[in-house]
Amino acid sequence: MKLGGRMWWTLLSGPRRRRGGPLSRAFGSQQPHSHPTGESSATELVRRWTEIFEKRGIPEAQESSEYIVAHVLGAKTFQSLKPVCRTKPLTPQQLHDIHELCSLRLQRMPVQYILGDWDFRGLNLKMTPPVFIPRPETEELVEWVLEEVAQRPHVAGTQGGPLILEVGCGSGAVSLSLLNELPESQVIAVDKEEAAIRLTRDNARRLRLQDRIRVIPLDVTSEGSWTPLLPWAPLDLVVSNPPYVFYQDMEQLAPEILRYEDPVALDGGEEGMDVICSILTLAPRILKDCGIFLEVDPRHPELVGSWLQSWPNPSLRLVALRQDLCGRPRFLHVQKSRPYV
Ligand SMILES: C[S@@+](CC[C@H](N)C(=O)[O-])C[C@H]1O[C@@H](n2cnc3c(N)ncnc32)[C@H](O)[C@@H]1O
Repeated sequence: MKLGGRMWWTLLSGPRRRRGGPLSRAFGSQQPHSHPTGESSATELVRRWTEIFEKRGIPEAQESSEYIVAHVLGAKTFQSLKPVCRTKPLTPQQLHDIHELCSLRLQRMPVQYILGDWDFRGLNLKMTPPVFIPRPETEELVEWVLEEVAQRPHVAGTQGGPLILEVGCGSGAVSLSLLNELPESQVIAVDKEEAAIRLTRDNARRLRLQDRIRVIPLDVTSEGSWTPLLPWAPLDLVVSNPPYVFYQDMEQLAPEILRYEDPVALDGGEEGMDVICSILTLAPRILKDCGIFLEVDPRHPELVGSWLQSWPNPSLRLVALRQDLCGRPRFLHVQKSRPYV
């Protein structure tokens, strides 16, 4: 499935059917590069690699081959290539590059890592394994935060815009989109993984948003970890797409995820709540009234509701729930009922 010309590849799409065999079979005799003539066109290469991907059970076979061929030809999408570029013979170098990249796809490397960049809410972000690849549904989480900020003109930090904390910034997709779409805002982005910290900083510099973001290495589940954030309090809101996969569901994830993405970005513990609970426990100390926006598993609204009810500190309420494009309850707004003191 595609959305806006980009691959529609969600975390919760579940296990994918796996055909084909072990990786060693990925380099079979029927590969397009065995054509040494250099006479193959882009269209022909897409057709042949699509066929190979389909035979080997590679998900999104056509999209994968189109993105790779387009990338080697210097375009973002196959559809954006001029007709003449699609039909003229490719050079031996282009054929070689396509073969190399398609071979990575046969090993189930996600297209986003193969290309090295990906778009999120119109921002082009560098992607490097094993940092979590932003998913399309997370664009909806950002949208919700933007709507909320628009409805609360009083939400403003010292610079005139909201001061936002993102927990688990990964590539920086959420933080940088918010900075981009809220020109007065400032963001503190934290992540426990050094690779994520580096990539968020790198993406911030590439997008010239580095002056409004502080990227801090921090494990929100460790004792006293929020102390470095206290000088920033009070913050206007907290946003997070935390690791929320139930531990027992981890092995069901697609090979693309299991082989290439950092399990720390996905594994939320027994009920997927480990990082969620840390956020809910600690955020009230540094938050004003606007609240916490979370992306979660469809089972979490109920679990979070019960957790909040059983929690001795009644200052947080689950005030709203939103569904993703597939109609699953996936986004939570938890609000502070008492003002920051
Ligand atoms: C699902 S990814 C989300 C990344 C990014 N926000 C996005 O939506 O694309 C979760 C992120 O949380 C980070 N993370 C996991 N456990 C953490 C913890 N205890 N403290 C801080 N960050 C954590 C992971 O390293 C990962 O980058």
